[in-house]
Amino acid sequence: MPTSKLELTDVTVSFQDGQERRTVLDKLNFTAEPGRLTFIVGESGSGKSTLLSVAAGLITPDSGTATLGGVPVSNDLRRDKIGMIFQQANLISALNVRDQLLVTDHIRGIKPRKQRADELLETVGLAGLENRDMHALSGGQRQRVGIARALMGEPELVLADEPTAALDSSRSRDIVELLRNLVEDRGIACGFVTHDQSLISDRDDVFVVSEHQKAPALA
Ligand SMILES: Nc1ncnc2c1ncn2[C@@H]1O[C@H](COP(=O)(O)OP(=O)(O)OP(=O)(O)O)[C@@H](O)[C@H]1O
Repeated sequence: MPTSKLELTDVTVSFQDGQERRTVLDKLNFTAEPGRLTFIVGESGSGKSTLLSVAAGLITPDSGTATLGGVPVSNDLRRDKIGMIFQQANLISALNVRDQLLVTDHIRGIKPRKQRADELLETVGLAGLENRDMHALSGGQRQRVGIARALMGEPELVLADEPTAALDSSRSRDIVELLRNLVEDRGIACGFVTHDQSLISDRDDVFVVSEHQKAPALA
């Protein structure tokens, strides 16, 4: 079972804003422990999605480091060890439910693992819907496909960017509980951006991104 911790250390990210450079993350320190949901909250524009992008290796910070189990995040690490879940499940409309999962095996250059795909679909409550077209699924069912797809590569880290934003509150809670149980059972670290603090339980960790965060020593 994986037990890798995600650690962002002294991460600074700035973007060009007209003539100026604007600092979005300022010496940010962040940890997501294996086997727990770590909710990332904060005002709109505070840098939550930027934090996730650094954790995924999609943005290289101006300074500071992002590591998973002590290994710097990179494109290879993302492909092999990180699963991503998005607000709109980012599924391919031409593919049926099972093929949404198998396409990730193609991307990894390995033989499609139909049995693993079907087991994961059963785990997320979609047994019997393997051959269904995407347009015939509800929003909650699509997010379950997104979760199953994120688990295809046996990730050590799952990064979720507001995956329940388009769902009603009861479906949102169901999806979060599903993900919580999966990360606990499998020892996966999980960073989960949300605006909805009612999703957070006492089994979870919470990290607040504020506009002026600093390294603890400087705070
Ligand atoms: N590629 C980019 N180029 C320039 N500015 C950017 C870029 N990405 C993000 N920003 C700016 O960085 C700030 C933080 O954006 P980010 O999307 O991380 O915030 P957020 O907390 O996720 O916001 P929201 O809750 O509204 O989704 C915003 O002011 C945004 O405009």
